[in-house]
Amino acid sequence: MQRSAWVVRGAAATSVSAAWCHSTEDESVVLPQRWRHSHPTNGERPHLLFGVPKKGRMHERVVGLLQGAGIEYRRAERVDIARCKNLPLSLVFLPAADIAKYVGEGEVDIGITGEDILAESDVEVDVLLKLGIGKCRLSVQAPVGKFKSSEELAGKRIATSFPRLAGRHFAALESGSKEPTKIKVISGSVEAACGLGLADAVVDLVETGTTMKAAGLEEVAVVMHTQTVLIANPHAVSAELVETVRKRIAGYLTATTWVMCTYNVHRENLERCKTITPGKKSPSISPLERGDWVAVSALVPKKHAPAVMDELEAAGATDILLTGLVGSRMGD
Ligand SMILES: Nc1ncnc2c1ncn2[C@@H]1O[C@H](COP(=O)(O)OP(=O)(O)OP(=O)(O)O)[C@@H](O)[C@H]1O
Ligand SMILES: O=P(O)(O)OC[C@H]1O[C@H](OP(=O)(O)OP(=O)(O)O)[C@H](O)[C@@H]1O
Repeated sequence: MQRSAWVVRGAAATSVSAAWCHSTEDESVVLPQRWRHSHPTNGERPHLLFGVPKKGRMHERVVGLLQGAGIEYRRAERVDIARCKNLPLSLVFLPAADIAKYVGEGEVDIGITGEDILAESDVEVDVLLKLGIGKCRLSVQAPVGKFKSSEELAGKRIATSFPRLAGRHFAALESGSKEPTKIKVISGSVEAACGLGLADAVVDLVETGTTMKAAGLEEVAVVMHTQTVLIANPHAVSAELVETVRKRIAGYLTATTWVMCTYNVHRENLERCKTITPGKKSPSISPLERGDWVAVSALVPKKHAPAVMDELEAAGATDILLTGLVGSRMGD
């Protein structure tokens, strides 16, 4: 795979492999160039490069996810690459906004980033898993009471960190007679642009809406909903290793978002209870040595578990138990 030199959002990102080769002698630091050019066919083991957000809101949650998935590493202070202790891979700590590009261009094999960033980067990658974190939406926001729709804003001045997505959104709304929409690229505090007179509206992320409201803005339209995803380059050095990582993370997500629910129920109430606990695929049912009674076990989403217990009880189930899952591989 050829290495390229390109500039990433203003940061000097010369050839990644070359830059890493000048990093410290610490034993936790892999020299990627050596690993990079190794390939299963030349007798060396493949070594995966895994891009993870180096700071910001994504970083902490992703570190927790990696720990839960049993991806162990030790990161030396101020070093942006750490070799995994128990898998042939190295974590590369990169700005969240650049990870899609690195994966798309094959500088790293897999990565964790937002769907918003992926869409903005316009790269070809495989989306392996939705991680259920970092959920928010990319929205058109304008000063309260000024504009009712994106159509009214087409042709006006828009500030955003997502020029490609914003440009596409408004281009689709520009009629022949209107001027093209003027997209101004801003890297942070985008919501201040209207107050400063730089823009008529902004396209920015909204989670709770607190920032938007504090800036005197309101949501005019949603460009896209987004969450954090695990992505891979279609030509990653080892499809098998990519699958190992995917399975580990999927297992951790299952273990943290689902609980096992078991209960006993008379056969006459079974159908109703099965609709309450359909499981991930289907519930397991085994006969009890007690007339027409059966024991049922099914996975239920953790956040719905208390309501499920109430409903099961009302439907005639007894001995209802919830069990947390420590680790799991459930054919996700
Ligand atoms: N409330 C939110 N605001 C912005 N991004 C969010 C929010 N919630 C989740 N995200 C996701 O996190 C991504 C940004 O990640 P993060 O904040 O870690 O990166 P960053 O912007 O480079 O960090 P920093 O906070 O240092 O600017 C977004 O692209 C989006 O996918
Ligand atoms: O709806 P909310 O919960 O208020 O979250 C949305 C805000 O969070 C992000 O900004 P961030 O904190 O990353 O700072 P930034 O403006 O420098 O990007 C985003 O750009 C919004 O401004």
